[in-house]
Amino acid sequence: MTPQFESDEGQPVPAVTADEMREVDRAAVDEVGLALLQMMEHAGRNLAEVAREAAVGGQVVVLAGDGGNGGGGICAARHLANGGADVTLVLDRDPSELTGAAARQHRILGATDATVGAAASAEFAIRDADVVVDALVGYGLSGALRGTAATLVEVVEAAAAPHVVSLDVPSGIDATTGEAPGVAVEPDTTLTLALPKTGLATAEAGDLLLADIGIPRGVYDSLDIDYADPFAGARRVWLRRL
Ligand SMILES: NC(=O)C1=CN([C@@H]2O[C@H](COP(=O)(O)OP(=O)(O)OC[C@H]3O[C@@H](n4cnc5c(N)ncnc54)[C@H](O)[C@@H]3O)[C@@H](O)[C@H]2O)[C@H](O)CC1
Ligand SMILES: [K+]
Repeated sequence: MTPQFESDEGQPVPAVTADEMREVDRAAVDEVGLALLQMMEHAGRNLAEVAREAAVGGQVVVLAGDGGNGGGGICAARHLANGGADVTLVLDRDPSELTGAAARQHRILGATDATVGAAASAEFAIRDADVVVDALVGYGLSGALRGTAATLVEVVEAAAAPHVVSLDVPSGIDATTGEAPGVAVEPDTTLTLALPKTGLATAEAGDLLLADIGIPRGVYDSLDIDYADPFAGARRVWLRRL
């Protein structure tokens, strides 16, 4: 595997396709015993910190889908609310349609002061936001963005003001190829998880941050991924495209 990125300390960081990242996630869970919610908590905490730094006390709108990407976004909304931030969650579907980890994150969020807004009336919240967190779809994208997720992305792209932070890959971008089969978010920053995705080398993904989600090196070793920890004890590092 050819490294396509390096950390700001100059350390090469290999990129993975969506299928390779799915394999990393599978091995982390099935072979090593990490729980999805553990990894998601690190993703959400990192994402909340990045959003909070960019918002400097202003309003944050979190857009979330129902997969692993959305679950990370909902988790970030909780950490933002816990820290006293003005945060609104907008789901791309009715909360009753959430399942698995995203449903669990949504249930926990109910114990915070976060506002939960309807997608149909999200336009004003998005226009007024200082920061929009894009956690609609990650490496699970299949074909052109459709439905409410596509509509929300169009609203974000039409809103000039907010700083946009995408989780893992900009929603609408194919994580492997970097191509957008339809509408896609063009974020200021992409916070990608564990390893950068190959598509981030060419996509309009803004500045790239890599977040540590606690995957031990044995997972990468078992998949023959040439991995050297780039974090050196930090939770996030900036990445440069090579
Ligand atoms: N180790 C890690 O990197 C971890 C990553 N996590 C995050 O999980 C996502 C991948 O999760 P997955 O559930 O497999 O897929 P997504 O959330 O990306 O997408 C599924 C979601 O999206 C909808 N969808 C798919 N295509 C379309 C489309 N064309 N139009 C509209 N909607 C679409 C689909 O219906 C599902 O609802 C990864 O990117 C990380 O962010 C984990 O949180 C932790 C471990
Ligand atoms: K995303």
